[in-house]
Amino acid sequence: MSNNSNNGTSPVQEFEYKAEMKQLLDLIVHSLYTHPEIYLRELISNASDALSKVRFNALTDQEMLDKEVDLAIRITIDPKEMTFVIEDSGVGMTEEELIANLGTVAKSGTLGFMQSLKEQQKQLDGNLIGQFGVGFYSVFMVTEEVTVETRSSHPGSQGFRWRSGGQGTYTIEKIDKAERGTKISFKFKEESKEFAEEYRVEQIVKKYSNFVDFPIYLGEKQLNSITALWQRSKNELKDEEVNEFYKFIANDYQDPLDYLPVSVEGMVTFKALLFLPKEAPPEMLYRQGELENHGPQLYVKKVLIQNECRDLLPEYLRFIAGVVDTEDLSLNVSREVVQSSPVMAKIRQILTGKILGWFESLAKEQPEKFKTFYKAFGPIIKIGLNTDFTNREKLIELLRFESTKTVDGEYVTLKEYSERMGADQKEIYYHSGTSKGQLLAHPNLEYFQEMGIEVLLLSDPVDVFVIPSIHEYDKKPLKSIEKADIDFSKKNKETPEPIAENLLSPVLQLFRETLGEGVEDVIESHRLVNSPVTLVSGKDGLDSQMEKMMKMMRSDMPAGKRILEVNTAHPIIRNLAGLISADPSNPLIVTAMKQLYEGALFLEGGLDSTTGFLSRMNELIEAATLSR
Ligand SMILES: Nc1ncnc2c1ncn2[C@@H]1O[C@H](COP(=O)(O)OP(=O)(O)OP(=O)(O)O)[C@@H](O)[C@H]1O
Repeated sequence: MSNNSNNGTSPVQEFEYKAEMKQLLDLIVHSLYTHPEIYLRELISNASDALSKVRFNALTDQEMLDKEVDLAIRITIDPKEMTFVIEDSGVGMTEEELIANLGTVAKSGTLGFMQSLKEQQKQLDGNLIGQFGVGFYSVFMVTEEVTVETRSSHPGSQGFRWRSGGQGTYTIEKIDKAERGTKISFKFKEESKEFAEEYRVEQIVKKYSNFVDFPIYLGEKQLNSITALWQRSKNELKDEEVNEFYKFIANDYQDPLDYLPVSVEGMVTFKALLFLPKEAPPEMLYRQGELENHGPQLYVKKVLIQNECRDLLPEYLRFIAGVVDTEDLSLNVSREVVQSSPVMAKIRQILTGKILGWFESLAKEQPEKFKTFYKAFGPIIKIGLNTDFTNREKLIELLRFESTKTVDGEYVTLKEYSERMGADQKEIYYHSGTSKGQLLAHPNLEYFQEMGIEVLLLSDPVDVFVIPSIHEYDKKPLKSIEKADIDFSKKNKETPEPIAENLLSPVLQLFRETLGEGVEDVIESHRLVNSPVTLVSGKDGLDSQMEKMMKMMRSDMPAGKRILEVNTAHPIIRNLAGLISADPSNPLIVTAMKQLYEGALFLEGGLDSTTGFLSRMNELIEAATLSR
């Protein structure tokens, strides 16, 4: 930091950007952006945020500077001089705020993320930029030096001028500024001079900022149309306009999948316009707690009170974007009051009902849309089954499953399953694993396939936590086909003659001795058709997929013991019985038994090391290829 003199009146202080900031600026200016025009969107968005804050603070702050000043954004351009000025009457910044906001990167991890984008040679287009909290710096795409003059709305505040060429340093000096707010000015680079043309500014504002809540003037002309779309009735809404509005508020580049206007009068009065995005942002699915920070915007009598209001929707619905505007809260509510207000609780309850009804009617009337929605957000709404007990029944009806009877891309509901299952089937069966393909190959399915009994195939990782908790549907218990206590007594066709008891029991006994503590028991199977052995869980044991998921969360969790079931009609088992009666000490027997067990483990992804498995396999191949 060094001090220069400024005509002898007030010192100009020079500051260095933090190292991280320098790299970031370099990335922004030199490689990442494809649409320099978005600098204008970012500046307008900052001005609009600053105005929203002022409007909000004005509700309680009697001392605020320039209370009567119009809330507006004013742009001035000079095409000949290639200059640009944008001015707002927002909250402005104190000196500390200037340093904190325009000298550092707000969000941690931003730089790393941007660098990785660069390494992947991805371009940071306008759709991504808003998410990084670096919007202001996009201005360095179109200019070489920026001047920010600002004065905070706090009473007794002082004006400051911030200036930077985006090259590692910036300066700050005190100035006289008559009114609160911020004025940003610069001269365009030669290659960006188009942005000093009136038609271009107008075009960009219409494209990105049409729904900004404050008037945007270019000279005398207002460029945007401020309309509270959510105040209109359904038949006054045009899809095109609504879609544009969605993109604006949700920062999405795609149209929404669907939207729902809501108007409620009675115990509480509110209007809402809600949107289903087409896709779930990946972080929403995989980062725990991400949903917590989302929510629609809360307005009170058309004044924005909170941007991502968490209290309007239960967590499992917070992927829904939109606006809720009520008259039943006072304008000067604090965040704490919003949170605990009975009005909010009522709004949340009504909205949740409306939204679930919306999903239900999508499912009935627009099944393709519903499918897209379910694919994107199914894993999220399932969380509701364990958290929203009031709406559990409705959520259960929304569930969709792949099954042994659905073709790829089609799904079955519990209702359909229950209606089409045979009269003598008493239980609803499911099988959980990592993919439909892997599930279909599992020996535990053999009996069900042979008997034509439908089995739900659960491959969404969330399923093991929520589906078993349903317990029953339409009085029919839901049951994992891995359980040992399933009735397999019905058979379709003549089963091969089982091996005699005196031959079978030594086989089972030797299996038990060989596998020892590794299994809970070894028993004769009634479910297998083509495979020699399979693993199942005891009556009270965990489903294997469930166990795997729990282990991922708690590595010290002891592995539950499984039961090995043996298909006594299978040639391998018969051969083993023969070998045992000829010579029980033949080493091939133990090798084969271990191999069968580990093969079954392998199939369900439970084999931790393949070393023994492979060396045994070679041993067996060697024995099989021995010339006789
Ligand atoms: N016109 C303005 N009036 C008051 N404060 C401003 C103004 N412009 C920027 N700021 C302050 O500077 C900060 C940094 O702005 P920047 O655009 O870089 O990021 P952001 O607005 O926080 O995030 P994003 O770009 O994602 O909206 C803002 O958060 C705000 O506090």
